[in-house]
Order: sequence, then structure tokens, then C-alpha cells
Amino acid sequence: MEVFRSLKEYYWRERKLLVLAIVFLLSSTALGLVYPLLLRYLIDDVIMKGQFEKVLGLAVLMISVVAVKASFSFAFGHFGGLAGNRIAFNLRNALYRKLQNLSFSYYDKAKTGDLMSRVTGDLETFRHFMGYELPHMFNFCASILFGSAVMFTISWKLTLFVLASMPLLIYLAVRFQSRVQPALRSIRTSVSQLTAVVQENISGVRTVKAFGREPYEIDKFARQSESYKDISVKTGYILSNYIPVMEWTVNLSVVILMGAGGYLVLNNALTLGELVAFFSLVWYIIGPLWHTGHHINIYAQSKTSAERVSEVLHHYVQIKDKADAKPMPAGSVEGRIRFEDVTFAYDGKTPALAHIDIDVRPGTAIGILGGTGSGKSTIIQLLMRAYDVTQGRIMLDGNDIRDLRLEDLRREMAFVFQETFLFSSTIRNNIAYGIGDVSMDEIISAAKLVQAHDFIMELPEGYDTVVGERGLGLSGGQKQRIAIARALIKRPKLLILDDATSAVDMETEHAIQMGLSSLQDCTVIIIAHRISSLQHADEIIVLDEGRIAERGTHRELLNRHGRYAETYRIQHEDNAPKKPEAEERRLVYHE
Ligand SMILES: Nc1ncnc2c1ncn2[C@@H]1O[C@H](COP(=O)(O)OP(=O)(O)OP(=O)(O)O)[C@@H](O)[C@H]1O
Repeated sequence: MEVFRSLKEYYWRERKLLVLAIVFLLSSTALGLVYPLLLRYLIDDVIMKGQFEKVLGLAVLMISVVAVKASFSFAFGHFGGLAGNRIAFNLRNALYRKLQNLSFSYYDKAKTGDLMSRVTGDLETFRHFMGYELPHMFNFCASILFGSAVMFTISWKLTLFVLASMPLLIYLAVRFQSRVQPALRSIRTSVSQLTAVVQENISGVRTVKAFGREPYEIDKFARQSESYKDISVKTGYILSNYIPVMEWTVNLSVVILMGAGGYLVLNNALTLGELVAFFSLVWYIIGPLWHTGHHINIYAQSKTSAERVSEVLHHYVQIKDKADAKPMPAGSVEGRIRFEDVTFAYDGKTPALAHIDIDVRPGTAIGILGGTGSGKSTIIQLLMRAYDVTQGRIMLDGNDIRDLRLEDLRREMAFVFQETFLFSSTIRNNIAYGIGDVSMDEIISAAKLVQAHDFIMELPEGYDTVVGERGLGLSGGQKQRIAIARALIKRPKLLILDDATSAVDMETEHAIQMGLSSLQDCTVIIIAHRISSLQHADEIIVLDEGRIAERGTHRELLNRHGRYAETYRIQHEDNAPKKPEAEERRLVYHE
């Protein structure tokens, strides 16, 4: 119950609809009890006494009862559906809002398929439970209660007889439930594994094809699919066992009841009408009992789904605004960044960065160079407060960034990440993504700054060309240029480029750098593997295993003959022999 309580704020506001649904369902059930009573009257008082003139009136009454019962059922369906859908709506939006606010550390561990199934499948199970199953659980109790009450008024002896068979039916239902539930759980696990295989295969289809692993993937899917089939067959077997056993037990009870009832009628202890009415009423008790297993099952499933939804909704958000977070009005930021003795470990133990001191003056550029895993990207993750530092502090214009509002902090920054992500939308929308109101001229001038305008104009629909999921259909360099344009159009105070030009050729990179240098009052942080990308920076920092190994300008670092100079030599040597070849090719091309 605790888990249902944790979701109260999402369903409690729909309580009126829920109560209406329950009331109409119970009313419909209660009205159903009139049938057996009318039947008894028809047999005992109309047929047996030969008062056939009453038949028409009775028929009209029955039709009226049927009509009212049908309208109650409709009202139950309507209000139940409305309640379930509104609750699902509240939860869905809250979940999505939460997904936007969860910290990066949550996504480090989360699985996409699992999160998707919480937002869709689990929510759907909970919706069905609240709008349909919950009223039916109330109805389950009411049906047994109302049914036995009316049966008692007809024959207390037969009623006790019926109630005596209840424990056996409940035992059978619970036993079935304990066998079928693990099987259903395995089916759910198997389905989600199957989905994960398909999802991964579609996302990685290029790698699969490039390595010729289609047969292996088909085999992997077939194995998963077979396990799903086996579990489904096993569950089907349990179900097909249960139904005949339950049917046999129920019918046996009914036959015995018929014998006992017949005996009472023969001894004038019961009228024929009462016996017939009794047999109709008996299903008011047996019917719900028959479905006990189903109800327990649905309840258990809904509880699991509610737990999975609640887990996301109540997950602690580590990175958030302090209660007294300092506002930073737009336009008031200068862009001075200081890392003061910053140490950070993703796992809280092994530092990815240790004792980092950096001071970036407004309007200057800083370059960060270092080997793979040296901590370059971690610096910008900390700057955007994807994580909080373990030790030390990061200052923006003299304020610890933990004291600022996240929204204000990120508003002043524009990032171009190592992995370019484009939305499946038009190029125009992708460039304009970061800001609400932007003119076409601004979009075009941002695209021109990053040398993207010409290739965009060559696309079939120009700026209105829709790019595929994650930018499929564009080259790596084209995607990077659109991503840089998206950052520039924000006119940020801080521009952070994480290996943002790695996929463009040197000539285009040079042109982009020229474009960037025209940005005024913008502090730029450039992370790169290529020295050519950051050699013009005011200061270059060389990282090694999370520590600053060297720092200075390009010239100073070359003169130091250290790690930077060595990297320069290697990159320069790599390029040197290629130069004549490249020129040769260009000559051939122009001939
Ligand atoms: N989300 C994360 N969770 C745990 N460890 C991480 C995470 N991201 C990075 N690391 C670890 O932190 C260290 C620094 O990683 P970082 O991404 O900053 O390196 P990098 O210099 O940007 O590397 P590259 O040039 O390959 O992008 C590495 O050892 C890496 O394995």
C-alpha cells in the first residue's frame, strides 16, 4: 500500500471521478440482484398461480431494470475511463518533467529501454488498474456481500452451504495465482529483453552490417524469441490446467446445491421460484471467487508498475537549485571562470580530475589538450553543473556556481559536445533549438559563420530539409557545423567546444576559427586533440590523468619542449609528408 500512497497526489485529485465510477458499478451490481427476485415472483406468483395478466407488466419492469442497469454500466465505463486517463495524464506529464530534471549521474546508469517501458507500459498498467480494476475490486466484495444477503433472505441453509464451498474455491484461486504470477513476471522480463535486442540492433544497424554480423544477430534474436515462446507456452499450460479444475469444482458445488435445493423443494421447505432465484444468485458469489486469482494478479502487476513509476518520480535529484539560489539577470554576466583546486571523482573514489586551477578572463579563449581519458570533457561537465565538484569550487564572475540558479548558469553557456546530436526535424529548427524567437536571417548568419550555409543550400529543401534521427543523412562534419551554429545563435557569454571540429577538414576548421574570432565578449573553451584547433588560445592547458601537466601559450609550450611540443612534433610530422601528396591530388583534380 505504501507505494500507492506515494502516488497519491496524482490520483487523489481525481477522487470524485473514481467514487462515481465505483458507485455506478456497485449500483449496477445491486440492480442485477433484482433479476433473480423478479424470476422468483414470475414462477411463484405469476406462473404457479396462473395470473398470466401480470406477465406484460413484469416484462416491462424487467426491460426497465435492464435499461437502468445498462446506463449504470455506461456511467461506470465513462467515469472509470475518465479517472484512469486523467490519472495517467497527471503521471505521464510528471514523469516526463522529472526525466528533464534528473541529474546526469542518473542517466549514466539508466537504460533507455527500461525508462521507455516505465513511461509507457507501466503507466498503462496503472491506468487500467485505477480506472477499471480498482472499482472491480470494490465490486468483488460488494457482489459477495449483496449476493449472500439476498440469498439469506431466501434460504439460510442453502446460503451456508454455498459459503462453505468458498474456502476451497479461494484456495484453488490463490494456488493458481502463486504459480501463474512468476510465469507472468518471466514473460514481462522476456519481452523487455526481446525489445532491448531489437532496439540495440536498430540503433547499431550500421555496425552490424559493417561487421557482417547479421547471422549472429538473427541467431541472438531467435534464442531470445524462443525463450519468450517457451515461457508463454508454460504460462498457457498453467492457465489451461486451472480453468477446467476450477470449472469442475464450481459445477460440482452447483450440482450438489441442486440436489440439496431439490430436496428442500420436494419437502416444501423451499418454493420452486426461490430455488431458481437461488441458482441465479449463486453466481454472484462464485463469479467473483472464480476471478480471485485474476484480481490478485492484476493487483500485484499494478503494484510492481506503480513501484517502477514511483521510483523515477521520487528519485533524488542531486543537482538542483539551492533554496536561496542567487539569480543572475540576463546580460549581467561578464564570463570570468575560475576553477579553484577542483577535484572530482565520478564514483566518489578514483579522481577524474585532481587539484585543477584555471582562471579564464572574460572574452579570452582557453584550450585544453590531453590524451584519451585525461579529464578534458569532465572539466566542462563540471562547468555546466552536470555534476558537483568533490572538492574545491568553480566560480563564475566571483560566484560559486552551486549558489547560482541552474537555469541562469546554463542560459549563459552554449555547448558543442563531442557526440553531435541532431533532432529529427528541419535544419532550421535544429539551429534555432536553443532559443525561442529567432529570425531566418540570424539562422543564416550563424550557418555562414560555421561554413554550413553552402552545403545546406545544396540540400533538396535547404534549411527546411528534415534530417533523420540523430542527424542521419548528414556527414559527421556537416552535423558538427550545424551543432556549432546552434551554439552560436544563442550569443553565449561562454562558448564550450568539446572536440567540436574533429570531423571537419583543416581548411574548414580554419574558416570556422576565423568566424569564431569575430564573436565579441565571448569566453571560449576549446577542447581538442588537434593542436591546430587550439593553438591560438590565450592559454593552453595540457592534462594528464586528471592533472595539469603543462600550461602556457602555444609559443611558450613549444619552447618548453615537453609533452605539448612532442604532440605538436608528432602531429606536424604526420602532416608534413602528406602535404605534397595533397597538393598533387589537388593538381590532378583541377586538370
Ligand atoms: N559518466 C561517467 N561515469 C564514470 N566515469 C566517467 C564518466 N565519464 C568519464 N568517466 C571517466 O573519467 C575519466 C575522464 O574522462 P573524460 O571523458 O573527461 O576524458 P577525456 O579527456 O574527455 O577523454 P576523450 O578525449 O577520450 O574524450 C575517464 O577515466 C573516464 O573513464
